[in-house]
Amino acid sequence: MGSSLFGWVSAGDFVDIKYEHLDGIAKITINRPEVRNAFRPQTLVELAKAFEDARNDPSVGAIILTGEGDLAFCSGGDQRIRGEDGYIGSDELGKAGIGRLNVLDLQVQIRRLPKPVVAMVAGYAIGGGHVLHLVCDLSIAAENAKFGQTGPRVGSFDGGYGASLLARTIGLKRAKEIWFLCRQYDAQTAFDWGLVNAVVPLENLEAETVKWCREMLDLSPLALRMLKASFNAADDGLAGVQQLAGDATLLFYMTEEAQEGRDAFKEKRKPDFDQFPRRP
Ligand SMILES: CC(C)(COP(=O)(O)OP(=O)(O)OC[C@H]1O[C@@H](n2cnc3c(N)ncnc32)[C@H](O)[C@@H]1OP(=O)(O)O)[C@@H](O)C(=O)NCCC(=O)NCCSC(=O)c1cc(O)c2ccccc2c1O
Repeated sequence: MGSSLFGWVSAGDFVDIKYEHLDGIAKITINRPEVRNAFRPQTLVELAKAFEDARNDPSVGAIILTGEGDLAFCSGGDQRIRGEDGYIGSDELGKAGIGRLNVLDLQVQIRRLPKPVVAMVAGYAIGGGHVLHLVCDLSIAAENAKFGQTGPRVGSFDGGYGASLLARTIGLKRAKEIWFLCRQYDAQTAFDWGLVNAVVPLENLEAETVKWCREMLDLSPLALRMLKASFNAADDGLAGVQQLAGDATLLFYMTEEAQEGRDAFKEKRKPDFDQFPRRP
C-alpha cells in the first residue's frame, strides 16, 4: 500500500504495532505480517496504549486501524500461544502462565473512544481480526479483502460484540451463517451485506481511507463524538447510556448555568440559578 507515499510520521516506539500520525489522523498498524497480523497479549497491550494516546491527543480527530502488508488486516488470536485458558504472552502479562482474552478490552476501548475509528482492510479480516474491524465505526475494504469467523473450527467463539454486533450490523440470519458455517466472504459480498462502507482497488485503499478521515476532520468533533455515543448507547446497555450521559455532562459543564454552581460553591455563597430559564 506504500504508506510512505503519505508521509506518515512515527508517533511512538512499539514492537508489535506501528503508530503514526499525519495531519490530524492517527494510523495504528498491527505489524506481524508473518502470522497474517495475528495478535498476542503484547500486541493488544500496545494497541491499547496507541489508542489511548490517540484519544488523548487533541490534534488527532480520526484514527485508522489496519494491518501491515496487503495479505491481512488481522487473523485474530495467535493460535501458537493459545494456552488452556486464553492467550499467553511472553511479557509481564504471560509470566505467570495466565491466559488472556484481552482483545475484549480493546473492543470496548474502540467503542468508547470518542473519535471515529476506521478499519482499513486489505486481505484477511478473520476470527478475532474480523471482530476488530466490526467494532470500528467505519470499514473501508480493498478488493482483495476476505471476511469471516473461524471460532467453531478452531474451538473458540466471541458471543459478545462478535455475535451480537454482527447481527445488529448485517442481520441475524447472515450473522449466524458467518458463525455457524465459518465461510470466507469477499469484499463485494461484505459491501452488499452492509459489513463494510466501501470497496476500492487495493492500490487506492490508503488514499480512500485518508480521504474519508479528512472529510470527518472538516466536521464538528463534538457532533461526531455525540453521534458515536448515541449510535452505541442502546447496544452497550447501561455502559452506553453512561457514556452518552457523560457527554451530556461534559456539554453541561461548558454552560454558564453549571459554572454558576461551581463558582457559588467556591465563593461560599448560595447559587443564583434564577438567572437561567426553566425551559419548557
Ligand atoms: C488468515 C488465513 C485465512 C490466511 O491464510 P493464508 O493461506 O493466506 O496463509 P497461511 O494460512 O499460510 O498463514 C501464513 C502464516 O501465518 C500463520 N498464521 C495465520 N493466522 C494465524 C493465527 N491466527 N495464529 C497463528 N499463526 C497464524 C500460519 O500458521 C502461517 O504460518 P507458517 O509458519 O505456516 O508460514 C489463515 O492463516 C487462517 O485461517 N488463520 C487462522 C485464523 C483463526 O482461526 N484465528 C483465530 C480465531 S479465534 C480468535 O481470534 C479469538 C481471539 C480472542 O482473543 C478471543 C477472545 C475472546 C473470545 C473469542 C476470541 C477469539 O475467537
